[in-house]
Amino acid sequence: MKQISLLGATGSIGTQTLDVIRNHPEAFRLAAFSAGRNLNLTRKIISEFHPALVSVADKEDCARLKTEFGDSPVVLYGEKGMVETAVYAESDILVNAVLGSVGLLPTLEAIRAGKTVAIANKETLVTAGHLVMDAARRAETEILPIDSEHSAIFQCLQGENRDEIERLIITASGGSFRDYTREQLETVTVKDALNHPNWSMGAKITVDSATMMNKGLEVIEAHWLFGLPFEKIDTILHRESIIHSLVEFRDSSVKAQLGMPDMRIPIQYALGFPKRLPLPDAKRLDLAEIGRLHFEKMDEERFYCLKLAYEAGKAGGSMPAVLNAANEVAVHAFLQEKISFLQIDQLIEKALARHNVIIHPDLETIWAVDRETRDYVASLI
Ligand SMILES: NC(=O)C1=CN([C@@H]2O[C@H](COP(=O)(O)OP(=O)(O)OC[C@H]3O[C@@H](n4cnc5c(N)ncnc54)[C@H](OP(=O)(O)O)[C@@H]3O)[C@@H](O)[C@H]2O)C=CC1
Ligand SMILES: CC(=O)[C@@H](O)[C@H](O)COP(=O)(O)O
Ligand SMILES: [Mn+2]
Repeated sequence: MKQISLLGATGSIGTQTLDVIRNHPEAFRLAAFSAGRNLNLTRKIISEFHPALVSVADKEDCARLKTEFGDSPVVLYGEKGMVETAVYAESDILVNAVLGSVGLLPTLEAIRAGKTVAIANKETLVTAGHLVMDAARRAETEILPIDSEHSAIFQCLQGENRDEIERLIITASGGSFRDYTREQLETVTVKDALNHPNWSMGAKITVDSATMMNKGLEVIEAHWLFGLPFEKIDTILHRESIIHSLVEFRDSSVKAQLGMPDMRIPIQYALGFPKRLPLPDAKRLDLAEIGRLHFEKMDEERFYCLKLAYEAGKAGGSMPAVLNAANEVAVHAFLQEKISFLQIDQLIEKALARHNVIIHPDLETIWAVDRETRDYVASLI
């Protein structure tokens, strides 16, 4: 039985992780979880899964839950509560499904406490992948990818030697506006952006998918998870999201992982690893029914955020933390209808242009850069 701590239990990945736990009571138990501000769903999760520890974003919500539930579970709040959830003594695995760079500190603390980390929270790896991977090496803990492309690559690499990889090929659906010109993007709305063709996900990542920043973040995520230079990480437009990514080896052989777009598959693979557990109600892949799969070269001028992400990744040091913080603030402002869709990449480009890269930034420096970037982009908005 694996005991699980889950950050971001009330979100898209969080609720699908709960589905996986619910379907396999013989294999998994929810020991502790964190939520943000969705108190009703938090109450339901407590009542169904009876965890020992829960954390919410706000002090007032914490007090409310304590009044309602008494001594069990223990209820905490804020950053400290998330860290306590991540390092909860009974837990074997941390599932990090929280949104944004707030996931960084709990991830580092969980690694230091010797937990295996199953990670969906790509902003953490983009902000400080060097610190996360270094901590994992020191503590000799595993970082297991949940992001569908990285799970695909991880699955392709089982039984392979990483020195024999020629390149990674990360697939991109193209998001909500894949057939729009830059001119057409001038007038798109939040509602349009949230209409992803293949995946049902949280609002922020759905907008990232439409700007192609999601793929940019995933390129940096892959750089850290698989230890490859950016020159060996390619992207390709693949409309159907059936091939989740590919690995080319030095003998020119290519392996791919395929499946219907269902995030429970990579979540369950990470939680069950190295075992593959059954997923009986998953829709099975029927290639004859699908008929054709499509591929197109990625246009970096059209999908400008991808270009910015490669540049930030190659610059290294503190630059990806700037990319991520600027993107988080800009996407939030777009979702609140304070800026237009095309202003997202303009704001990120400005934040990157004014930053002098700091090499080998420690955690304190990363937080200073993150805060400073957020303040700068907010001042422009
Ligand atoms: N959704 C998907 O299919 C995929 C997502 N990912 C990645 O997984 C992560 C989560 O995405 P997704 O599930 O879509 O996001 P959602 O917006 O659906 O969920 C985010 C979760 O984080 C919580 N949260 C948000 N901000 C804070 C905060 N400041 N403090 C504490 N908790 C907070 C939310 O709480 P509440 O709602 O209670 O306020 C919620 O539980 C992202 O990094 C995303 O890029 C990767 C691959 C696929
Ligand atoms: C499900 C998942 O992993 C998302 O990150 C997905 O990749 C989004 O789709 P695109 O970014 O390819 O549109
Ligand atoms: Mn992905």
